Amino acid sequence: MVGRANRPPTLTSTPGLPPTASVTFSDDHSLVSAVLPTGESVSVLLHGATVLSWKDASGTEKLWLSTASALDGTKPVRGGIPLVFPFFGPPPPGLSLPQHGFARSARWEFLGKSTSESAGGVGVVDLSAKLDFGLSSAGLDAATREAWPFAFNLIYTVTLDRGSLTTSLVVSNDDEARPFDCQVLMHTYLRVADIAQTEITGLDGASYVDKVDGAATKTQSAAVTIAGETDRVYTPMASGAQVAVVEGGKKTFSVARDNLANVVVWNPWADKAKGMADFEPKDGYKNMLCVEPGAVSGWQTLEPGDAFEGAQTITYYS
Ligand SMILES: O=P(O)(O)OC[C@H]1O[C@@H](O)[C@H](O)[C@@H](O)[C@@H]1O
Repeated sequence: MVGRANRPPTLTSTPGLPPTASVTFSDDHSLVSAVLPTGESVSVLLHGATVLSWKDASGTEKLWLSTASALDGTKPVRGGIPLVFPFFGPPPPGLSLPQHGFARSARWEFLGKSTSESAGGVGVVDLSAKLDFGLSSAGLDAATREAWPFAFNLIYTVTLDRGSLTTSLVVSNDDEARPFDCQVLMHTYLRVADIAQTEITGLDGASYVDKVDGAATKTQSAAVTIAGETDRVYTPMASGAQVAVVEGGKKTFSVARDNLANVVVWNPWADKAKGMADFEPKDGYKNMLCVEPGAVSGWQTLEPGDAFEGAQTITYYS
């Protein structure tokens, strides 16, 4: 069973905002959404606990989502923020499970919502919305449980603040006797205006594995630009600058990581996009950039009773 996280009581009015200002939540048993009084919104599909949409106060979408993506759980979502667990990439030898594991296609449970307030500036109080989702071994289908027979519990929290989105995953080993190894990753598809004018800063000096060059290990110098199929697993230096997306010379996103040592940078480019049935429009690769915080270059070994927590906060600048 998944547990309910402790959370502050839901507030319906906040000093600094009109007495009627409150977060609007909706849940149709497939999609859970929250809208802040200031207009920012987030929507999460229970299939995969996939964040499908994140909009700013003016209604501008911050995430890329394929128009051909399956949203009924038959395939992982192509866009938004799919969650990768318990492994990244193809399954380890002997494991009969799909690429990137089962978390992004399993149906999660919506555990609850809450509202909290934070100081937004002198005399201003902002509201933020928190959505909690859970998935445990008991929630998997029989074939998946057989393929990965560990008692685990995942709690995924999506927090919408004015100007930022935080996604946080806690993995616990609820098995009484056996440890398990796992990897986690948040496969964020950021929406960009023009990939040719986009670069990623904050990775200068970081080593990376270049998956489109025979998994060669390289060192990044200067900003990352994308001019063809790109698939890299970066290990940013602990002392490095924060990872940011810069479009036309202007910072549009920053991506802060908590306890996630890697950043995968992926863009399929034209040919690979053509080969993916669920990737539409075919030239959509020009408007997306995956910047994926994760813990994937090694394995997290969780002993019975142990937990691992990792999070990302994406901030946008307009
Ligand atoms: O097609 P999928 O399974 O969603 O994966 C998309 C991409 O996800 C990235 O994270 C991987 O590094 C790529 O190798 C992979 O192609």
